[in-house]
Amino acid sequence: MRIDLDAVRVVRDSWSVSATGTFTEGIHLISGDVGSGKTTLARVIAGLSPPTSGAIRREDITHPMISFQFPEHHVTGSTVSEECSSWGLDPTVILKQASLQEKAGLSPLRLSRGELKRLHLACVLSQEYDLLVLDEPFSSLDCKEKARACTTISGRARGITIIFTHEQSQFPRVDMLWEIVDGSLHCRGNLPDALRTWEHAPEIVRALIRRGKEPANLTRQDIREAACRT
Ligand SMILES: Nc1ncnc2c1ncn2[C@@H]1O[C@H](COP(=O)(O)OP(=O)(O)OP(=O)(O)O)[C@@H](O)[C@H]1O
Repeated sequence: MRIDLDAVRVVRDSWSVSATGTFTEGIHLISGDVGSGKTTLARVIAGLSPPTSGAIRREDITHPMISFQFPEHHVTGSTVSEECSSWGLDPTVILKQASLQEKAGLSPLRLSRGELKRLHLACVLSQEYDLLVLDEPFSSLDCKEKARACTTISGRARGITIIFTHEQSQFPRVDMLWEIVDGSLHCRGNLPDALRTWEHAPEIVRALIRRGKEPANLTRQDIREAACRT
């Protein structure tokens, strides 16, 4: 399984984003500022939008999925329960997982944005995909739910998972770090080495590196272990 981006470029008026690189199996984190082109690239990689120029090659990707930043863009069921079924899932299991048992009969659009995101993530993360593109999976979630989503994503054993985010507080285990800087996608490499050149590194990561306590990875446990290292 792999995806090759060969001089991919999306141009809109005076704005553009360019990307060259290869994504293989594992968890890829792509950070970038607001408006840097995360959603644009996410859609191109998932095959939803064509680039203005360049080529994308997908090898052994037969079962792709994109999770949009705004969970309402996924809604097809008229009730929360039907929404789970529309993903081919057992509503009882998903509603328990998302702590939404009491809301089974409501329209999904009557859930709060955070509740709907929780429901959406419970549906999308309970399935296997060759390629899973997650656009801002942590937006609208509170700390507890972000932690839960990170644990689930960290446990993904197969396939290519690509997370686009400007999140600064919580992360899953990451295999390969990328970032969009000045209109281009840059590969910073594998962790932990990539942390040293990561321009979007959260302050806690920068502070740990300055003190010579580089975390092994980005999970809360990795950060805690590095901080407590003597
Ligand atoms: N459909 C569109 N038509 C024209 N311009 C667009 C369209 N969608 C996005 N843009 C522009 O493209 C640029 C990149 O947008 P994009 O949504 O990819 O950024 P982003 O990094 O995902 O932002 P955010 O962090 O806010 O989600 C922005 O300047 C935006 O205004």
